[in-house]
Amino acid sequence: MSEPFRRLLRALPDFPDTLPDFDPEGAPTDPAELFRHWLGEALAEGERQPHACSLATAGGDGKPSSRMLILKNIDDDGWHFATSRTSRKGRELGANPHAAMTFYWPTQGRQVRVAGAVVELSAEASAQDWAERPRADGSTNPHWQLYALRPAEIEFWQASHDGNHVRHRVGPDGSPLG
Ligand SMILES: Cc1cc2nc3c(=O)[nH]c(=O)nc-3n(C[C@H](O)[C@H](O)[C@H](O)COP(=O)(O)O)c2cc1C
Repeated sequence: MSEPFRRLLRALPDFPDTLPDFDPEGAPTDPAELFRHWLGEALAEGERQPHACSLATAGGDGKPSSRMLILKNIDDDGWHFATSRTSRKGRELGANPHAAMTFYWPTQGRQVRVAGAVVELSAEASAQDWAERPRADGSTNPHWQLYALRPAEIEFWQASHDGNHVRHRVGPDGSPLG
């Protein structure tokens, strides 16, 4: 039963025939600026939700969990996302305020990973996020929380057909982490 499925998976297409070049030497030093540039290029290529990412958390027991989320902003506070404090991720962040985000843009063979500590933003900012969500109905939600992930590391990854995939891993100020 599993063999046809295994074959199906192995036969699925790889990256698209044409991939962009990425030279970290010529890239903006500020990782937020480089991210905005890549997101703009993903949008231009027709990527439907380039602001969607996987968010991984782990509670006090160290067991990881992940799910998709929407990136809401990037500013001096960090990389914003919002959810209910009563959700599994909300409870895990309460116990262990660290998280990792992964973005993947298949049309360009690009991945961005961001990891660091997470802080809660203000009640006002959280209420505004709730009010501005799609299909907002005028309700309020006292559990809704806007968070900011403050990156300790950001990795930009560009697939290449010659197998020499480019990894550009930097700290929040853009300094290379090797
Ligand atoms: C593309 C996409 C975007 C999503 N964006 C959010 C979001 O911004 N906030 C949120 O709480 N859940 C969002 N969800 C739902 C979460 O993936 C998840 O199912 C939910 O938040 C419960 O997760 P938890 O039980 O691990 O806390 C999104 C799901 C998808 C597929």
